[in-house]
Amino acid sequence: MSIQSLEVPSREAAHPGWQRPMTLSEQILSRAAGRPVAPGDMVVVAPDLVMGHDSLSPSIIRVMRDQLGVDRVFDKDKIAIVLDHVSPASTVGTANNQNKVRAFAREQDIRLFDVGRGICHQVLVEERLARPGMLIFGSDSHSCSYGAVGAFGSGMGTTDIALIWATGKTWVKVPPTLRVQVRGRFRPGVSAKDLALRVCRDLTIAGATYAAIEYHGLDWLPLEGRQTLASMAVEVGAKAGIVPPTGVVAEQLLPPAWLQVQEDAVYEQELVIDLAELEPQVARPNQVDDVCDLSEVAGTDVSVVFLGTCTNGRYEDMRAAARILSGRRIHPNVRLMITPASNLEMQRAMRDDTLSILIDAGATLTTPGCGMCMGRHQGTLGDGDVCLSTGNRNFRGRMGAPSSRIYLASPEVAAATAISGRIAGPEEV
Ligand SMILES: CC(C)[C@H](C(=O)O)[C@@H](O)C(=O)O
Ligand code: SF4
Repeated sequence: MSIQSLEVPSREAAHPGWQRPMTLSEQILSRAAGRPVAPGDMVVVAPDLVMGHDSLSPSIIRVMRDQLGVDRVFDKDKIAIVLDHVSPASTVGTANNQNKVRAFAREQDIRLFDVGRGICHQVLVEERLARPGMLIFGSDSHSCSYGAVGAFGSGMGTTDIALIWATGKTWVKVPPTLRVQVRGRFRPGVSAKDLALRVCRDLTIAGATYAAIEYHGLDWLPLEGRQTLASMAVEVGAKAGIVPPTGVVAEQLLPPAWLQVQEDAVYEQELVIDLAELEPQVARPNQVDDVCDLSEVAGTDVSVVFLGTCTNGRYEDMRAAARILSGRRIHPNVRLMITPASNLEMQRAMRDDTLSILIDAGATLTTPGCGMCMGRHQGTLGDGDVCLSTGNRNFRGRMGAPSSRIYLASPEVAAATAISGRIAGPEEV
């Protein structure tokens, strides 16, 4: 594997004489298209990285081979495959499919992250495969997560990803950009998930359809919080959700010099959120934008609390929960399931007392990966279960039985809820 081969060329090299102020996504798409682009343009682009996971890779391979008649991928170094969605496999069918994907990756010499490594969106960031300025497509709707590092990340279905694996190219309609301007800082007990849910509440599920969101005023927010925020851009219909790779993450992410926030760039819409007024937010079943202040649903009985996912399964999320659960026990009517977003995040939580606090409190720890987020293994919900999840989707039946119900909230609210057996905020336990 060669990280160098994924190096982003300079803006000048890509576009001599490029003058017009652009939003971050316009800059990234211009580079990938090889010419300056504007919203509404239909352009052919060459992505820097293409991700496939266990759920869709078997069919991507089939389409590439059987329908497109292509035997080798365009560039093995620009592809990454992660087995994370139902991993370890829970059925013979899943196991066989994963074996086919393993064999394909070996044959094509594609890097593959196997069982237990973690969720695709977390792994690509940790491996520094996803980097600022890149254009990244993945076989997963939450590929917008790569916006956390200042990349344009977007999800695509089987056929589109197969086409990229075969040719190295795809087309995209350049989205307009919607600016989310954040002011102030979080109050105690409030975190990035509350901001992400507030964005869903204000914009609604279709409010940013086919737009790129840019989040400003967050130079102080560490990478983990940016991942939480960017991962939920798709829940308001956005094509991408980008946090400028500036401020506290700049040294960590080393953005290319050509990627700059340009003050005169044109934004289609602006949403302003004042963190000083933001309370813990909760999404009610069964829509991600049915969001209310915690006080409106406090006291609702739950049977399961799930701490995990690409939105909130990292060390900082486990740490936030451990701070509240330290020396406490979960409610006897509650199962607290914890699925770290990756094995590295799990190890961070092992190095201090985070994991032992959570397990002492009564949590069940599962293999790093997607876990029960999609209801396919490791804690599938049964009829009548009510789950408070730190995930990003609460559609009917997503985590199991159609009659189960899912509330979405922050790790802080998840920990307090696990203690009280009812939806609660950290100050109530
Ligand atoms: C299985 C996969 C295609 C799906 C997605 O696209 O997002 C999943 O990750 C999800 O979160 O619903
Ligand atoms: S953790 Fe959940 S939301 Fe994230 S990629 Fe996996 S299934 Fe999708």
